[in-house]
Amino acid sequence: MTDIPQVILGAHFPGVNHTTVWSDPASGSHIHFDSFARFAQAAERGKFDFLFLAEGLRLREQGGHIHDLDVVGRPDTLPVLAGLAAVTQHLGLAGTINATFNEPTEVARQFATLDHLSAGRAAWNVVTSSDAFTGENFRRGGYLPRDQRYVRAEEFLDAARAQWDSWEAPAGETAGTEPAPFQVSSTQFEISGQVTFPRPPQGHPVIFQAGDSAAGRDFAARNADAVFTRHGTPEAGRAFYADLKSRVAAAGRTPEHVKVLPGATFVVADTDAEAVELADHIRHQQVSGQTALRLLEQVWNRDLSGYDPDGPLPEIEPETGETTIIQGRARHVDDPHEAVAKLRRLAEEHGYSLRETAIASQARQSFIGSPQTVAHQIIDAVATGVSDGFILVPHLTPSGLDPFVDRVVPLLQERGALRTDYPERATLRDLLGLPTPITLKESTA
Ligand SMILES: Cc1cc2nc3c(=O)[nH]c(=O)nc-3n(C[C@H](O)[C@H](O)[C@H](O)COP(=O)(O)O)c2cc1C
Repeated sequence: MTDIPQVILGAHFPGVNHTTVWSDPASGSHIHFDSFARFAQAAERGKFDFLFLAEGLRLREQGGHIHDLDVVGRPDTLPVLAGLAAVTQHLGLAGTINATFNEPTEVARQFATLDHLSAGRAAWNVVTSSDAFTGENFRRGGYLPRDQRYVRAEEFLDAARAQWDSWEAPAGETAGTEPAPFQVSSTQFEISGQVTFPRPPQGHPVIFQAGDSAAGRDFAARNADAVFTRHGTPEAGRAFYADLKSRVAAAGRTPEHVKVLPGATFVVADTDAEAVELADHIRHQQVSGQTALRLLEQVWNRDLSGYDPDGPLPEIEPETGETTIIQGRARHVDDPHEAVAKLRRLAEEHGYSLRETAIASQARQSFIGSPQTVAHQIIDAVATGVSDGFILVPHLTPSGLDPFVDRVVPLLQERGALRTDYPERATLRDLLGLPTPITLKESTA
């Protein structure tokens, strides 16, 4: 490799999930602020670009019970990020907030505030989650069919932008500092008024998108600065990367201005062999026999509790139609028959049990090895068009980033793939190499 690319690094504070190894004594709270602060400070010590919070608005239920791995819960994203703004100085602060259940005026105000509080470090991951079960927690219930979610999301974002852009700049100045009215008229929103906050330091917070459908990708191509994605192999990553960047070009934007950032796990040890062994142990901690059954129930859409996790995959066919087995955030399975056939091929090829198949099917890129191997794998992935960087998801909170920060980051820095210090007064847009939106209205007064 001759050209060493710059690697973008995000730190994903684990959400409701089966990533965290709860049984490890080092596994700490996902609620107490100390956990968030410690995690964020580790990311900043490692010169990461940003911290990332996912969002779950209702704990998943399966067979009428809350998922045993989710019971720790999830506090609200924006107050957590506001707290983190006070205990970090450079790190970007990215929060997932959905456009289906919220209202643009509130969200625009909250992100503008976060951007001001943090001197230009805010990012908003615009998601569209619309399942009716989650919606029951909200005023309007689980409204919005799948095909209308991105229509609302785009109009929502347009309404937020109209508010961020609404204050006017005095003649000759570049910052909107004079209150001025705004008006939004779209199929979902009829809003007019005047906002109480000046233009955010970044113009607009960095916009993330996460959602893999064609509609989701096109929404990202038109609107996002970065895409949070998920893939299992470098080949799948490259295919996504090429597809997304071509959609960005087709939308008339510059492909380099939309960063593709897959989630990735990592396991670092002294040698490659030790890391492989440790990774195997961690995977078995993450996916117990019970968890394996839960995961496969989501694909089969059937109660599989009578099956032996150490036995073969169920021979019955999946139940098609409405997903009834799991309620709350779940991976959408487009074609259950194809998904089951794929799992059967995987099991057959490797002689896997049900549990081992569930473990192997968890689609997420993993970097496993010595610090040298992991640093090389990451640089190689970015150099060969898998992504522009990664959002790392450790299996322990809050200490899980430490092995990466202490052992891999210095090697990335040595090879010129990662900054050794933050530039003075850099916004998150500056760190990511993104342009600041220029939509200034000049004062007519
Ligand atoms: C990598 C990734 C991360 C996501 N994170 C969240 C999240 O934290 N909260 C949420 O409500 N939805 C999340 N989503 C779900 C998306 O917002 C979206 O609702 C879902 O993927 C369906 O959209 P689609 O039809 O475009 O795939 C995530 C999706 C992906 C691919």
